[in-house]
Amino acid sequence: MDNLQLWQRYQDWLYYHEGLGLYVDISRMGFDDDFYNNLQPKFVDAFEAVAKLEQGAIANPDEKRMVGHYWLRNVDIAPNQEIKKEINDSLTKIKAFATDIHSGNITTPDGEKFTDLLSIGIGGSALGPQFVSSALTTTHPPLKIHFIDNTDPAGIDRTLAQIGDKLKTTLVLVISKSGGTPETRNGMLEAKKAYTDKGLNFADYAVAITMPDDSSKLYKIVQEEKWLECFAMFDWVGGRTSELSAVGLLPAALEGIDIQGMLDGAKEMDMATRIPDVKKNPAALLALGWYYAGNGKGEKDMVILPYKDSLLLFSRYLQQLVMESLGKEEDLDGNKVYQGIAVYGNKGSTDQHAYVQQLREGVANFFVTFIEVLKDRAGNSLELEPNITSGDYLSGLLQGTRKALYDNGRDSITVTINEVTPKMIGALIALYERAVSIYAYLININAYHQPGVEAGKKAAASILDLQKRVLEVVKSSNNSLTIADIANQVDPQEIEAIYKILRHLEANNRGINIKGDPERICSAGRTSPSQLIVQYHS
Ligand SMILES: O=P(O)(O)OC[C@H]1O[C@H](O)[C@H](O)[C@@H](O)[C@@H]1O
Repeated sequence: MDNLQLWQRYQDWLYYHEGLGLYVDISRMGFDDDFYNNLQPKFVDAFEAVAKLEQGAIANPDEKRMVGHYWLRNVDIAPNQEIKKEINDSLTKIKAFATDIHSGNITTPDGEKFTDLLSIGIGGSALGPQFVSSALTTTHPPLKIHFIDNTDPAGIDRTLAQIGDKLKTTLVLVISKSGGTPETRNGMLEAKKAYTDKGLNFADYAVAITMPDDSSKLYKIVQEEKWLECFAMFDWVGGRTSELSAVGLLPAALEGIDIQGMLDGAKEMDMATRIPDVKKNPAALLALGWYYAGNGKGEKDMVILPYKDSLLLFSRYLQQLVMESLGKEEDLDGNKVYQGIAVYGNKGSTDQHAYVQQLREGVANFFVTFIEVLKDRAGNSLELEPNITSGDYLSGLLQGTRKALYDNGRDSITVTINEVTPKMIGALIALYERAVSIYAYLININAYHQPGVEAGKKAAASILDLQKRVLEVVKSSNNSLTIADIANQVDPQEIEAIYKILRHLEANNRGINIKGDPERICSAGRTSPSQLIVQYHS
């Protein structure tokens, strides 16, 4: 197509939402009218399924759960009075708590105002708060947020070191829907020790967000230790769609972010993405583009390129939302389908100086989504050369990359917003939540469970169990043992895992010494690694 034909295609397919000032352009995805028409029946079914989901159908059949994140921003569509009340009460409580913390109505036991916030959580209990914080926090927020989102001891130390002397004025949020995620528990216990070491009573600083029932171990701890406060997470909100529940709203409110703005933006987007007409529905347009790009089988990766530093974490946030929702072995009828769409990305134009070379010329296994922000900055910009500012460069680089990719047969979508505001962040989150929902129905999979995640968790738990047994054997033996001896006593089939456990313990002063030449383990023909000698010292 020449430039004028492309301009026509652009106009034919451009979606614009007036209230939000948001554009979705799928004109640079190479589908034709036949493709679009052939997909219509699938869209009709998908719109119907999405409508039922919103009305409270069991949209997650495996876990027999309703899927209600849309109700969070429009309580009027919640399926019953009890849920409506839960949502309203939660929002009122969040706003009041944030106001009390900011005003000093709630203080540390010493009467000081809280200055910092330590958020402990992982997956859906971290990615949304991290994305929103990096997108919207001002330079001087009322509380400065820090994150522990892993069980990496060095990472925990680094976060606690950054907080330093301010620990005594740091509020802690422990976020876990299930209340049983080991990484989050570990972060909590490490943080608790840091408080205790400074003579501070952790419970006076600790706030939880979890399901308020017996299924949550965290909830039990909160009650036993009498934590400062506990906010409810609902059974019908999944982790990766929880940003607009207490999980995302509480940290954002504490950081001084306009959470009502986020909710309003999401509500407005939900209205737009409820329209059962692909061309009038921005989420359906995204789903159409994804389906075309990957043949409905995820054959192409989604590269998310926001041309705005504050949106850097959007791709990481979408990675969980898209991949945990769509990456499924079976479809809803039990057929093996191995679905998914891989998501990665960072930001433009930075990535142009890294991997865009491959996008332009290398393996064509992706499509790009450009996120464009029209407004460059709050004030006016310096002209770096006649009539040209830094923002003009950024904008020109986006257009240039879009064109260079198109010229070489690489497809792209462009989502354009006017400014990064709470309302637009809420709208973007809602846009992608719905696009995932619609696309999942197009390909007939359950977007709301994550059975695959369990396998790794179970395997990790059995390694920790193995470690306990290995240490029992090593500690109770008076003699040096070879790795083979230990494996024979614990589980001969697990000799490789046992070797790795011992090597890790040795590196961390845990009383283990391994004698022998570690190089031998990878050099065929030399002494077997199973003959390495293990000694224990207390
Ligand atoms: O909030 P939590 O219950 O601690 O869950 C945190 C995360 O862990 C799990 O592994 C799930 O796969 C994620 O969907 C979830 O967001």
